[in-house]
Amino acid sequence: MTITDAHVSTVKLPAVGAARPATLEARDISAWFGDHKVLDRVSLTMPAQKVSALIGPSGCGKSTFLRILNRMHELVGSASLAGQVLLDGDDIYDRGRRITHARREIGMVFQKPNPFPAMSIYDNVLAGLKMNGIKASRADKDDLVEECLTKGGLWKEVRDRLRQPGGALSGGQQQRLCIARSLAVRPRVLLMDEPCSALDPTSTRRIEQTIGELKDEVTIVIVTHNMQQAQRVSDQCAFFLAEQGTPGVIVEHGPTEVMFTNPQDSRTNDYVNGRFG
Ligand SMILES: Nc1ncnc2c1ncn2[C@@H]1O[C@H](COP(=O)(O)OP(=O)(O)OP(=O)(O)O)[C@@H](O)[C@H]1O
Repeated sequence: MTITDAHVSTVKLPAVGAARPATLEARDISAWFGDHKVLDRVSLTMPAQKVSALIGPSGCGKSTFLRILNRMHELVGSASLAGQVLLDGDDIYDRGRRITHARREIGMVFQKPNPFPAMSIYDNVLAGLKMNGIKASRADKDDLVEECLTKGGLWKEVRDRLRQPGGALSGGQQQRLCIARSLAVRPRVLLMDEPCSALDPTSTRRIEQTIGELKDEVTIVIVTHNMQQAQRVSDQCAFFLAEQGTPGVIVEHGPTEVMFTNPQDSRTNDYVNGRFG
């Protein structure tokens, strides 16, 4: 985001319950870094109020696909793409649409927790408001901080130390703080790129519980290498594969239970049963 983008508009904070989870639909997405094609005509519908897991071996394009879903791919100088990403039917890449709008409606949580370490827990939660030019009263901010930390599963642990720095929290708590921060702008979709890979098993289960609690209000798309996690948290799975230097494609997608118990493609079967990747 540029300074100009951040200050062109002043937006009011949407009321509690105002954000509706949206269906995200990727149509024929291809992606390149320079002349290296890494995705080839990938299409996937990620329904509202569901958790969609993107699985597949390293390097098959899952993170690239995820970053295309909220226009982060274009931050890389050599990156290009083709295709459409529809948020409840509206293409986020339409010329008239601002990049900041897409990123506000479609939030992202990264592999490594990235709170602002010196900023207080309270201000960390509200950081996205300032960046998006969203105005709120002090009372609304207090309510929002409590609401988002509660949804992130962190409120009870930090309610008495909201002025302490975000960097003083444990890794798992920092990741839940990042989830709370992304929720504060009331996104309609939340993208999560291996959100538990840097966390211990207890913190991982806590985040998984949070994902389950959130899905009624925000559509979730998660990249994970952990097959048990995909089974525990997702409603549908998409299996990505890039064979022998070819660009990544979706081999198969469907309800998680079917993908793990009765996949149609033998490569899916091999992957979910740990035979490669
Ligand atoms: N910034 C970049 N510049 C150039 N090539 C990139 C860049 N990011 C990713 N790639 C390439 O794009 C391809 C897909 O990478 P991507 O990270 O999307 O795969 P992935 O399935 O998410 O992998 P992993 O599971 O290891 O995170 C790889 O060949 C990778 O080397």
